[in-house]
Amino acid sequence: MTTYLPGFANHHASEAVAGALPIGRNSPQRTPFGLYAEQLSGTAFTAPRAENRRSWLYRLRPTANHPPFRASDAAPLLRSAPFDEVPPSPNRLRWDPLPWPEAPTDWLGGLVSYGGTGSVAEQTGVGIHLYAATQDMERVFFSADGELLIVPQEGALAITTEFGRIDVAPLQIALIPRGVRFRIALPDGRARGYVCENYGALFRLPDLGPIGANGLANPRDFETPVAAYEDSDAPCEVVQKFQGRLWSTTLDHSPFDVVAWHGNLAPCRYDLTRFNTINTVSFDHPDPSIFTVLTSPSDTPGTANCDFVIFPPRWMVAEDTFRPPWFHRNVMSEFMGLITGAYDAKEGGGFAPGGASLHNQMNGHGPDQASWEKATNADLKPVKLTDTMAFMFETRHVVRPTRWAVESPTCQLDYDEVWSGFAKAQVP
Ligand SMILES: O=C(O)Cc1cc(O)ccc1O
Ligand SMILES: [Fe+2]
Repeated sequence: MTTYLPGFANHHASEAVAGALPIGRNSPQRTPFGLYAEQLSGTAFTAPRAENRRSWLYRLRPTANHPPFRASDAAPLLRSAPFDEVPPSPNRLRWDPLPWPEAPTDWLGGLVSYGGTGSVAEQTGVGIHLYAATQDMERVFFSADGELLIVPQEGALAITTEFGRIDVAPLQIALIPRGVRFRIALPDGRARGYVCENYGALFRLPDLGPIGANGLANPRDFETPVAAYEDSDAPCEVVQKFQGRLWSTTLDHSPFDVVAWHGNLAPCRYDLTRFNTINTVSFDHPDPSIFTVLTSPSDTPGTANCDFVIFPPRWMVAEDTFRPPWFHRNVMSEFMGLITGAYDAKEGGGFAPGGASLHNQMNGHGPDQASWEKATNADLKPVKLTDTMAFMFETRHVVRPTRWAVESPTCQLDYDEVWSGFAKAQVP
């Protein structure tokens, strides 16, 4: 069982062997046990202190000790920005759950890109991927292009990282910084979920404004693993994603050889059921930004490169209010997934756990007909919305789908129909 250190982006210090961490300096002339000191930077050296993220790792061998990387096809359906395989579509898109692969497939090989935004070269935007995996990873992976927000939908993930071991299951998330190497095993034999590969500014907790000092995702509920290492001289394949392409090399040792580390850049996990959900106690359905777990800002204040937003179980008490999401057209673009249960804007079905939808910039969407009928006629007593967890990656940039996403048989060609049958309003 792993021990975790509490807090979001805290300055932690952890050693798997007593005395492995240098005291009072980062890079002494001789480190304890002859470990190799290495700085891992997640922000520029000169980023303002409040933004600055880096850690110091003390390892059995320097990371630099590796043969050349060669082009790899480790994940045939993984794509990267710029997403220009097909024209970006104004159409509302929705997908059935990602099918399980027929051949044994590990987490990396099971990644399927649905779309994304921005440019890895410019360090803006996101890649949006789903995974369906049936086999433990033997190889090790890292993305040099962005941090990875992993949202399990079915099946637990046991994630070995350079910083220690993270266990997550559906209703939890994992956040793995850019460049951090990891390997995923599947304790349940198979696993499916969603990934936001964030090329932009690191995810952080949103400001709370008038909400005050507490609420939404509370910092202490983010958990970072303590140092743990493998002392293995067996060959180990490492695959990296670099400027959109995969590259592979084989080390003569395990890359999980970090005996101690300290700093504020490290992988972490978060339990979505700990989200302190805040909502109206009077009237009207608030904007979904009230449900933001993490935000990656862009250069324009309040206009995110990507917000990670959840729709958790909650009491619905609003008076004289259409309670589900309203009809809307948004300057931001919305990619949604469903972890469990049903979503209150899609009573008519079709948005299943493991499925996804995309509502791009300025294109109308909202409750389907069944949700609209139900909510318009509901007796507005307090109702607890239970057994549900949807989420959204909301971004200032239009999400450009991949060819796979628009050509896959999972893409629902009749999605528009969910909004086609509304009776015309009668003005006297
Ligand atoms: O489109 C959606 O279902 C996501 C969404 C939810 C909500 O409560 C308000 C706006 C919004 O875009
Ligand atoms: Fe929306």
